[in-house]
Amino acid sequence: MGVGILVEDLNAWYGSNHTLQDINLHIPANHATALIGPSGCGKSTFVRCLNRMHETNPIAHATGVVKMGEVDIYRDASPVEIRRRVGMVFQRPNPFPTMSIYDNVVSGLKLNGFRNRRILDETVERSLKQAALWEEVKDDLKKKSGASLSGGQQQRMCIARALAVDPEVLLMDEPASALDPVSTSKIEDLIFQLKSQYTIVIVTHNMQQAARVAENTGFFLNGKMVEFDSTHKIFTNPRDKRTEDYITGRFG
Ligand SMILES: Nc1ncnc2c1ncn2[C@@H]1O[C@H](COP(=O)(O)OP(=O)(O)OP(=O)(O)O)[C@@H](O)[C@H]1O
Repeated sequence: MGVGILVEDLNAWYGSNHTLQDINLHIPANHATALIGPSGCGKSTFVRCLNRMHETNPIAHATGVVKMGEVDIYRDASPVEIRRRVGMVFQRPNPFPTMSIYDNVVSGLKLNGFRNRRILDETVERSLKQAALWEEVKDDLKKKSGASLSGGQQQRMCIARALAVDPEVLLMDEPASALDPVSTSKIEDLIFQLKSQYTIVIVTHNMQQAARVAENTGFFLNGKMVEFDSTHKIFTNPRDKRTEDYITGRFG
């Protein structure tokens, strides 16, 4: 099941560039939350702070509190533990090119030392079914490389790979922006189904997409979170003039 995420006074830097400033929000469990805002406003940096990827950049650091359920991810857990609990899907599908579809999906499990063939087989089937890819690839699992799939299939395989380690949170950074409309709609259907089991945070430039998949939406601007509310409220009656200007296309 998903867990709620509580963010308190989160600040992040790249060198002296103060990229995120005093972010506070509560992301509810088992919902999809969309993050919108103009390019460079800090959306990706924010999600990278939620799985401690931000700190892998030597010039980057962050301060503040991020709690996943009861766990303070910067104080109570190692980055490796956190990345097992928090799956991430990126803008461009990033399969391991030399691995089969099967090995791509279980790569995280194998890295964690799982070798039991029956469990690996079951995980591959479960994850690919969750990612709505099973029917398309079930006869080629070990024959085809992950990289030989279409872009949309690769992205669903990467979602299966993220789900295979049984995370509680799924971070998606513009997961459909490199895909055609049919693949995009498959990913949106998936988000809709997966949110009953996982807490989903999705960065998107596509406001219709945010409106379709997410119950709540946060609007970022210049490293600050200007407004966070139900998606309906953000898109129909935002409190802040800057949110209104953005969603009506007056800037960004
Ligand atoms: N690896 C990095 N090194 C230095 N600065 C970075 C790095 N990544 C991002 N930044 C800076 O941090 C700020 C926020 O970038 P970020 O990628 O988080 O924004 P974004 O809202 O996700 O943008 P986009 O919608 O274009 O993906 C920008 O000023 C960017 O130049």
